[in-house]
Amino acid sequence: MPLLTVDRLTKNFGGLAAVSNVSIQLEENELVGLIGPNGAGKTTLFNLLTGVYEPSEGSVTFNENGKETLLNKMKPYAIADLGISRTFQNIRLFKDLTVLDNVLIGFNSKNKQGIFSSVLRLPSFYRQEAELKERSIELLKIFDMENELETLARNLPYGQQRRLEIIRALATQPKLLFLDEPAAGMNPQETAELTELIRKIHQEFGITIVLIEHDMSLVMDVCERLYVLEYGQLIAQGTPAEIKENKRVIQAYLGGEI
Ligand SMILES: Nc1ncnc2c1ncn2[C@@H]1O[C@H](COP(=O)(O)OP(=O)(O)OP(=O)(O)O)[C@@H](O)[C@H]1O
Repeated sequence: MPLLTVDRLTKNFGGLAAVSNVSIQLEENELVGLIGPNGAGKTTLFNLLTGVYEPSEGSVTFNENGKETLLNKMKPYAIADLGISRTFQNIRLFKDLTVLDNVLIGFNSKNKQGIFSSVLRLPSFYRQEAELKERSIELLKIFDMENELETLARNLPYGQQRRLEIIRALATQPKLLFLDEPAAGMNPQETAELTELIRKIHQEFGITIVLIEHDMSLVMDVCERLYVLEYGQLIAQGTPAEIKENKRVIQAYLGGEI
């Protein structure tokens, strides 16, 4: 059974079907792209899969080791607890906290202390704090940010802020990671670094990644499989090579090259 099964999912906003009858499946350890023209419904689909919106129709089922969970009416924090993490189109870091603290927050969200050990500051509280700090530093090292531990997030260059957001999402130890336009606003050098970052996460962490991205060279370069939305509907799916040749997709992009 796939890790995530989306079955005939629909989201209506008044008379507009922002997502209409969409069915997709995500397997373990896949790197999948979700593309489509502006307003096609990509972010709405992410919002449906992460509990920001409740579907109007259809279902979303998460399968972990044979245990199926229907996500339809679950709140974002409960979905995150299951191991589904995301980043947003606009950067959402704790900008006045350090790089290290931003990542620690990710780890803390997954390793919640009991209220007693936290409030009473029991030895177990300090032990876990020290351990999570070490793990945060290890994670930052993997992504070459160990020299920025005490830098305030707001003082990082734009590309590094985006990188930190993804690292923080990884610190929640997801099985499924949604990245919403991670290359938005990046220069070519930053985009190249991001491409390597995504590849590295895919290779080393064994998680499923879904990427919304307008930068076609990035998508075609890293994704194994693509889904294409237009006006809320799924119009194509396939490998990057197949999608490049797909007439319906080329038409959706106004006859332009993709
Ligand atoms: N909360 C909302 N209320 C009403 N309409 C919405 C809402 N969110 C999105 N829409 C509409 O749904 C459609 C799909 O929007 P969405 O942001 O999902 O597209 P997108 O593919 O992510 O676009 P982009 O690539 O420009 O980010 C658009 O017509 C948008 O105006």
